Amino acid sequence: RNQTSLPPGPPKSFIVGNAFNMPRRKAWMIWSAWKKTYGDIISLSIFGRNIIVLNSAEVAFELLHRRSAIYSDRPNLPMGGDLVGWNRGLSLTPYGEQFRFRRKLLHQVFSPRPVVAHFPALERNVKNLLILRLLKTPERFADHIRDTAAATVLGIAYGYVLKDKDNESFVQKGHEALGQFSSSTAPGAFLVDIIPILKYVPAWFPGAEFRRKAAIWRKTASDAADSGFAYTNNELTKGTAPPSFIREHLSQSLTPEKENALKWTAFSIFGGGFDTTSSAILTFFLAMTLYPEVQAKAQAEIDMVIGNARLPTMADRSSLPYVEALVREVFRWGPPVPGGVPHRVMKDDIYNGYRIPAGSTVVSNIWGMTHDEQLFPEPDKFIPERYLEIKELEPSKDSFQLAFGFGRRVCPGQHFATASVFMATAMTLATMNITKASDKEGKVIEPVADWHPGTISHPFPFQCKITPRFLDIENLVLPDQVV
Ligand code: HEM
Repeated sequence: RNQTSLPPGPPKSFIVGNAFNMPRRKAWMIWSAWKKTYGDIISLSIFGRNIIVLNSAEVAFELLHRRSAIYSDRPNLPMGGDLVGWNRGLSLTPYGEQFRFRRKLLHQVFSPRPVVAHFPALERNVKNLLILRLLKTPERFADHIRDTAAATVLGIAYGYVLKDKDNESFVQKGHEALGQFSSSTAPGAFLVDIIPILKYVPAWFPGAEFRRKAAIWRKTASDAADSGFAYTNNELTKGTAPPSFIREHLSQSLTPEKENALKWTAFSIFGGGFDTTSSAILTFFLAMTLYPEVQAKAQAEIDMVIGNARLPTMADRSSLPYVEALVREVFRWGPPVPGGVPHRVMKDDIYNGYRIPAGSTVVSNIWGMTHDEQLFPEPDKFIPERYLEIKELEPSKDSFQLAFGFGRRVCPGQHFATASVFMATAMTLATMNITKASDKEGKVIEPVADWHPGTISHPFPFQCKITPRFLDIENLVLPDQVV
């Protein structure tokens, strides 16, 4: 093999390279199919721009983690970053001073020790917004999951307490903006990401639909970030602001640039934590609908360890190994960010004799890693037992180490995210049975295990039947706060 050759990949055409065989939808599945032909590291080229696809955990840990000093930048994304303006948020901020400032702010809240301070609010939100609402309107389970995930991160970022009518405002706006984030940053979804010069096409130009879309999406994102920041500022002025990320860090001495960074970092808490967490909790509900025997085992564990006189809390986590394994399997089976978030390598590098040129976009096929048949036999099946027997999990088998990305850009909210999904899982299993729904004729509706193609990928809408496990469940779930 030539020392200086790029990693293998599909044949490249003259000038355009792979522009026309770049997958435009669920790219991670195509990358996985290519793995059989080209291996763990693949190169693509689009009009001279190199894209390196990391198709195994081993390569991702080596490059993005061990060599993180040069693999932690973000590529410029013409559609999602420049036009829609998501490069104002942390997830697309280039590696450098701004990046470090924002990560430091988040570290103070979300690293393993300080994050524990948010567990009581998490327990309260799961009880009040998920379990109590499931008792009243179980058919709206997807809305309740969404509100629970939103409430927790909105509380941390802005000190905001979610109310019922919020579906109209904060949550709705954020939800809309995040859906647009997913669509605008999905690998290969917009031609302008493949041919960046197209971003200069004026919006009125025939065929420039993406420019018009970008202008609308940009406004949604700005409104969502501004309204959260304005809310806390207003509460601070009134002297009624509860503790929050913004309250903690806002001060007169902040330069306008740092204040702007604070605003967008707060929105990154909401943006990073809301849609991803609701995706994972929805995946849990889907898995329980399809795998009743798993549900029964997890409920038996909860009944044995906790009984049914109280609800599970975060303090029970280490005593519930089957539930913990189930949560790990949720992140493996339906990783919420299946195609990762692209990194950019800042210096020329060599891996395994292959050349990785400076400036290449480096994408990690997280879905491919968590569906690697060698590591996870029958990867499409939901089998928590995979995680039960193993005492020391190798990183490449640990979905908690794969689903949150790699190196210096690893998800800063990972500990809080797994705690949130654990809490929702344990409380739901303790109180509810999830089964398949039936149609009007009494025919069972079989849900399909399939996920949306965006950057943040949710299960497609599905139906299930949710019923309380005990007659006196309401006494167990008494609201401790009016929501
Ligand atoms: C189920 C839950 C979650 C999943 C699966 C998830 C996954 C990810 C992934 C894959 C990345 C990209 C890492 C990389 O570039 O290699 C990321 C980045 C990020 N996540 Fe999460 N995340 C979740 C929850 C959260 C929460 C609760 C927060 C709240 C702080 C958060 C905030 C962020 C931010 C700000 C980034 C960008 C980091 C950077 O670019 O430096 N995420 N997340």
